[in-house]
Amino acid sequence: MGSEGKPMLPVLDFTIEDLKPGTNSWLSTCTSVRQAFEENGYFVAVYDKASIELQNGVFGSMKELFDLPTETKRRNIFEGMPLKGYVGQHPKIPLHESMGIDPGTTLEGIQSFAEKLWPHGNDQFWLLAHKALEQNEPQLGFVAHTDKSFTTILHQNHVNALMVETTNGNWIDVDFSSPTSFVVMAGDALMAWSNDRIKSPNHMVMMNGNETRYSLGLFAFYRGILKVPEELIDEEHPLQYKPFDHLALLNFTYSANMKAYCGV
Ligand SMILES: O=C(O)CCC(=O)C(=O)O
Ligand SMILES: [Fe+2]
Repeated sequence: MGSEGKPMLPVLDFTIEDLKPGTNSWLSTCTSVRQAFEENGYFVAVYDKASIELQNGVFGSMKELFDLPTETKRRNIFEGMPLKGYVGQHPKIPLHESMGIDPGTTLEGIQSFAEKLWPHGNDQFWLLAHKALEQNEPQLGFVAHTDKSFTTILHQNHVNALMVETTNGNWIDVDFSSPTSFVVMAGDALMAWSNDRIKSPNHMVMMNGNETRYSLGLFAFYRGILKVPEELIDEEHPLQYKPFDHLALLNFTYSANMKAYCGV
């Protein structure tokens, strides 16, 4: 792990210009994003438009949320939505707790979530949370896996713990402790849609230290059937996947991979 010195993390800077679709800078950024996905399956995005006040507010609310009694947190039940529900006290990953809000990008979705947890109101809470608890020795926070999303965007407080497996099989620590760093990662659906040109990276959370880590994840899912575009199929890249229902992938056995789900 990192024996040849500090491993290089692919970093893309989104702070330089206001990226308007169709402009030259937007087009060249699209190319960089595609290359980073094709080469690594993930990258660290540097983005400075989320103020420190906003971030302090979000992480403060996440502490408040996870400090609630377990019975209260369990009021956020799964109800068949892809990532909805509370997960915690799982014997295999005792440090892990997460709270899924679905839909998490609409005001109604977040309001209905907040009303369940704070029937008397809480106008501060607004986004999803994902947390690992304190410990003294390196300990698994979340098992190695690939995401079933199309893409995942992660943000965290100052506590690093995310590890990603590189294409040559080394595990590297991902430093995204800066308030302007976000991890963007390909999920299994992007891997299948891209006809294996992009690989969804294996990753896990390894806690080390005694500080609580709060992380936020935005998991993008497509409601409908995804199909490999014709232009991504050629002699070098014969078709690898049949059209597939993205949401139904979530009901497929968790350990199964994309090839088993919809491989040609
Ligand atoms: O907490 C993190 O940074 C990553 C969590 C994760 O991999 C997941 O929820 O799928
Ligand atoms: Fe993940």
